[in-house]
Amino acid sequence: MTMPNLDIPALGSGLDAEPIVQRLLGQPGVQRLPSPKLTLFVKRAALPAELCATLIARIDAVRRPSTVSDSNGDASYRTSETGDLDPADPAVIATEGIIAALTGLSPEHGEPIQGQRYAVGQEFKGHTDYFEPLGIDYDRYCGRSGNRTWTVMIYLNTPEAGGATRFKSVDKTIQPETGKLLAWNNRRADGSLNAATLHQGMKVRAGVKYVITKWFREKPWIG
Ligand SMILES: O=C(O)CCC(=O)C(=O)O
Ligand SMILES: [Fe+2]
Repeated sequence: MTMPNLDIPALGSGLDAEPIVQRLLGQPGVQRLPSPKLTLFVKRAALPAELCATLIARIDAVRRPSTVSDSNGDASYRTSETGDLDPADPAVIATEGIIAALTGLSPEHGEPIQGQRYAVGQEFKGHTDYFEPLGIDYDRYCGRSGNRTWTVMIYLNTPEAGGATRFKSVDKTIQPETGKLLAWNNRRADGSLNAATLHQGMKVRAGVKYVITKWFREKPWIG
């Protein structure tokens, strides 16, 4: 297993995006989506395959049907299964270290890593990762730690078919692949919520799909 860089920079919540962008651009193999509307980075093989396999086993041990906050009443909106990972697990600690070293996002601003498993036909329909300020549950979800800033997502396996992540507003579809990391800013340069981050986890057509997601907040995370 690749050891995380222990010299981890802490560059803040990501609300000030520039240090995060510069950190990502300085890492080998990081590619930036060429779009003025969406700040998104991709790095292939960011997690070693062995660590991905360990995380899959951890997700399988705890998974349950996913829920969606700000529910729109459509029960098929997010049909995957979710598993919260144990922050004390050495595999989770190693993953946290890799995310922190790549992005510079300060760990104390991060929610605990969440795992998702999608079987054939399961999906996560179009959504943004930030919470709508006018949403009925805004205070419940954002009252303590503020809204989300950056999303870091890593595919843990390569499904046989389907399961891409599509960003419709910028016409970009990313194919899942073991260890591939996506990081995007949910805000515009001025800090406002960026609707162009609208994305969906497309239906898996064959095989299964596993991902982990880590969301960062304006203020330190208080669960
Ligand atoms: O599974 C995917 O491709 C997207 C997952 C996602 O958008 C999320 O968990 O917020
Ligand atoms: Fe999402």
